[in-house]
Amino acid sequence: MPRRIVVDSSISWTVGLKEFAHPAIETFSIVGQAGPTFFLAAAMFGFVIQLGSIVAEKELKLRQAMSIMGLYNSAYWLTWLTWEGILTFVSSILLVLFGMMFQFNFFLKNSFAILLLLFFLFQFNMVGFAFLLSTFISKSSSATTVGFFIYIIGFITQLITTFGFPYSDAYSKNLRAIWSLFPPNLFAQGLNLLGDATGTDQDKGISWSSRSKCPSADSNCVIKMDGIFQWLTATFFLWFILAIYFDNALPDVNGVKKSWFYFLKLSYWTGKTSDQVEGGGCCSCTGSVPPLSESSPDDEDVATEESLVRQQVTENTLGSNVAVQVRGLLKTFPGIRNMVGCCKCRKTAPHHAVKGLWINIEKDKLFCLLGPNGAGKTTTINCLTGITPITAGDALIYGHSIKSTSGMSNIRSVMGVCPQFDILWDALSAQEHLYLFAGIKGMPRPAIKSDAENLLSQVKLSEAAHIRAGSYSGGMKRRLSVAIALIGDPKLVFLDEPTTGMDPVTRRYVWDIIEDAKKGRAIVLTTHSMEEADILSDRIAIMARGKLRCIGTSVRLKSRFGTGFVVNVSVQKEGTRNNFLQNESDSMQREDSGHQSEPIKQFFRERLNVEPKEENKAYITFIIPREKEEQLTDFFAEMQDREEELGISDIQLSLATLEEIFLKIARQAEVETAAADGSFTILNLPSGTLIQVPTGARFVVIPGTESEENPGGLMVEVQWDHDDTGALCISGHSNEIPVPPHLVNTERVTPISRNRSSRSVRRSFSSNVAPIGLVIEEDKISASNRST
Ligand SMILES: Nc1ncnc2c1ncn2[C@@H]1O[C@H](COP(=O)(O)OP(=O)(O)OP(=O)(O)O)[C@@H](O)[C@H]1O
Repeated sequence: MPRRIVVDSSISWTVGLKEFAHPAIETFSIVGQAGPTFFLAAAMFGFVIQLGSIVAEKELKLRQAMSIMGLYNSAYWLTWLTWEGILTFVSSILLVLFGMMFQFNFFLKNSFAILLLLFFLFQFNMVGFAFLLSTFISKSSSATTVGFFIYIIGFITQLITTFGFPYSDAYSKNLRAIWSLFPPNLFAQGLNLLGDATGTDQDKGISWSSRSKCPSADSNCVIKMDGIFQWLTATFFLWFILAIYFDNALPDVNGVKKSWFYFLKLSYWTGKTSDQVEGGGCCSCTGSVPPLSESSPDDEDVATEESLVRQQVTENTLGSNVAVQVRGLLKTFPGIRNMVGCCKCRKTAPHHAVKGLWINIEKDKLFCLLGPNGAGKTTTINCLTGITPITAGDALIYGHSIKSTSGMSNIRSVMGVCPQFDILWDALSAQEHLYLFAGIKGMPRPAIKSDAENLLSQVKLSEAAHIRAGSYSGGMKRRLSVAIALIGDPKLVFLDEPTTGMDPVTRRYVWDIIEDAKKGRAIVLTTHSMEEADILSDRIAIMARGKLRCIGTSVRLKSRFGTGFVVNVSVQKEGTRNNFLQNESDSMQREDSGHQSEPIKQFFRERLNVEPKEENKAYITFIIPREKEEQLTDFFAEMQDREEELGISDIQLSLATLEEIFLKIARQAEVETAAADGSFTILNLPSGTLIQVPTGARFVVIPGTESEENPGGLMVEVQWDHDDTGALCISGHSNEIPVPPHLVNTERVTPISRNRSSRSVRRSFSSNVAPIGLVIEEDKISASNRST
């Protein structure tokens, strides 16, 4: 029997023209017959959009943000399914009603239930297919390309299907089974059967009871309508189960995945331990991780903290005021074998990002984690928030272990996170974001509105509450992220560089919010602003190269690690001092300024042996070393008594800045690492001389500059800074100055490291580049020898 083609629009249009002579009816016919084709196009288009949306949610880490705030994976997939199910159902009903409204045989003669079920199951099958594909794609741009490719393939294969391939006895069962795995093919075959059943005036269409029969007595169909329904249902479940499996087994946006057989492990079902591991690159294998040897901390406060936590672990006790107990947290990113070219794998070295942290973080306090780029702060936060699996150790958050899946879900219900980069939906307003996350946290409806309004006014977003977040400035987005972290009254809040990109005024607003937020909760803050850390923190820990370098209050760190006390002395104006020369010109004062401050400098020199660090006509700054602390009481008493005589109008005493301490500790860590690695940096002197400086070394002797006049040769003080990757780089250097006479015969450090043999140093010396500068240890150089 000749097959009536209802799927391909161009052919069905021709058929329609033959059947209906009246022009108006012709138009209806065209629309009616082509309806299923348009439906297929619309369904495929919906598939492309849906695939793009799921992948975009993954790519932009929106899904991760929701799961950190407590969204279960099952709830995530079920939400998508419910939403897509409703859309699919409504569009299927509308299409069938539309066809019936225009009185087309295809829609009138075939059963309403059969038509609805076919359209619905096909679309729903495509939803499952999109879920499955989304697990393999990580970029939304790739998702769109893949989606359109499948769209085109779908059109071609459904066209082939309308010509009878492979649903006839001429083809094997296996071929039919494979062909039926692609949803548009089954849909096209369903349309064929329905079209066949309404081809002539005598045909009665397919009723619900005749769904398991061939459309007409003479047709020899190998698949019937109920077979198509069964296939579409079964393959939907297949796609959906595979989607959930690959969603767990393939690396997520952070490279984290479960093992391939995770579902066979009891722990997966009981939630006792988390089965997450770091995923591989494009080659399936990851490199092995060399064990990290335990080393005791160099700093006494870090050692005390560590032994306190260890003791609590041994005694299995947790202080009542402890919100987070980090127990030897270790994170190593394994080396990854990446594909080079078409078929070669190259392995990157494993990286120990966090090397055993032992810390207690207290309730009602703000704990600040500082460190240069790459120190391991974000990795620590990612481990504590469950984004990244830990390599060893553990952490208890309000008594729940981060290692267990069930523990993590308890933790998520009491945790708020402001990630380093804003994770927001461009299309949602600030209010909608807060409503969404409050809903995920399970807040009762009446409380959501008032809590959201309150937070929006605190972060000064009330006026922009209904504007789409996509049009916000960077600072507004950051404030919204802070508000999201605080919604639902979490007992633990992680703020990863929350004020980045904010202007000074807004930053102060946010500081006030953070300060108020301390009550009743623990806050963990990371920041690059030392001012922020100083103002907000109750306790500060500085990390570098994955290790804790110091811990304590701001004052404790300043007094332990600061170079000393900073004294700012304001110099009296000449006129004020002598009660005359009121109208003396500024220029005369300027000429005289050196003379005016001389008695003050003399006083500091005689009593404490310190020289000014900075000086101008209004004030002089001195740094008094910590070892002179005992003399300070008498010194300041005498200075106050002699204020008038010395010409002092004001004295300000402060400890060293946190920034100074931060730089010192970060530099020490870099120097340690550089010494261990034996790394050198080239210093280009103004004379054109190049020397190799051991990375991080401060005082370096220039080789070959010894002379009769300067028997010790010349030296430079090198200034170091951190580049964008956190590595040390030379930011400047002093003039070349003679090596102080008392150091001429002292020992200088030869920069040969554990990892670098003297032979290799000699080779680098002799072969091409510059000679290596010997290092003079810092404590051998007095303040007067320093250039800064
Ligand atoms: N997924 C990863 N794979 C391999 N190495 C990683 C990965 N994530 C981070 N690292 C490395 O771990 C180290 C610590 O990174 P982390 O992001 O924790 O530093 P940070 O202190 O937060 O720095 P920043 O201030 O720049 O945010 C870095 O050397 C980084 O390159």
